[in-house]
Amino acid sequence: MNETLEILVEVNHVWKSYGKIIANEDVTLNIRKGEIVGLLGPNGAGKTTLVKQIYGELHPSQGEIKVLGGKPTDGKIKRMMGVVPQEVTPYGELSVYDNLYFMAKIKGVDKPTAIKNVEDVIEKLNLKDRRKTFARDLSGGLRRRLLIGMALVNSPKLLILDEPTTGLDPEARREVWFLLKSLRDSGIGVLLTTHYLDEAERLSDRIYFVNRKVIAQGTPMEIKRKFSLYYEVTDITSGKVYYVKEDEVKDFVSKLEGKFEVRLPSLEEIYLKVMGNDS
Ligand SMILES: Nc1ncnc2c1ncn2[C@@H]1O[C@H](COP(=O)(O)OP(=O)(O)OP(=O)(O)O)[C@@H](O)[C@H]1O
Repeated sequence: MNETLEILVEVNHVWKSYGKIIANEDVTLNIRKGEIVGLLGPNGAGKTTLVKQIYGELHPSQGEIKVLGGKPTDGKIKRMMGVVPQEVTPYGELSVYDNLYFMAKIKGVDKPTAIKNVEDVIEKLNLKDRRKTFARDLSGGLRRRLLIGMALVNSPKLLILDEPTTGLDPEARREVWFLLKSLRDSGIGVLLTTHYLDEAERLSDRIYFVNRKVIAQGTPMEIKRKFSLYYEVTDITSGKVYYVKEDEVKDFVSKLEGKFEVRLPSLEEIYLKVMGNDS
């Protein structure tokens, strides 16, 4: 089997309700090794509910979830995952090193491996200068970086992050993107939820738009192509903007004199259109 196609997570026709509230409706999705998958949707769309089922904190009401070939609630499977839930913080009264080390112990990593993994994480996440700093004294960006580090101390095959960049400044957000891409390139599968369309577009290899159910899925480009009726053609000389069907673009621009620019609508424009149609 081609390694790049190895499936880490299979969500099959999953429904999840809280009493009368249906949070997930017949959701099917997958995550492969070495890819970043973005879950996008408005507040209350069921993203957190879905990821909690994938990391074994909640059970589906119906349907099946397989993670790394087993049940996400199985301790052995959990130890192969790294999770950064929404709204968690490291232990403020512990140093960066101790937060990492104790998390490794909580995850059942043996002492020599824990010591080695913590050093690897400190190196990879560039936390060397901060190893003795109390977590409460870190900036928001570094605290988030530490949380990602804490999710990595058991060398997971799958990393799940619920809104990893919410509340961070643009520079810290970019640092997180860079880190997640390098983790992806090292072969880890990454699942993240986000509200940021630009983040999803730049970071994700594949995207699922969800609003209770899956509304659209694919690579950012596939989604754009599928839902774009028109390309935006800007005649730079005159400043005029035209909306042209895909199969007519070539003909159209051949008639323009001077410089022009052709672009698909942004993912944000598509998202608003697709989600707008759904509500
Ligand atoms: N423990 C719970 N008990 C009852 N209802 C819940 C519970 N958790 C979530 N819900 C409801 O389920 C729906 C989905 O919530 P969920 O938190 O999964 O959405 P979300 O997409 O993660 O939202 P956000 O982007 O705001 O974090 C919402 O209507 C929410 O109010």
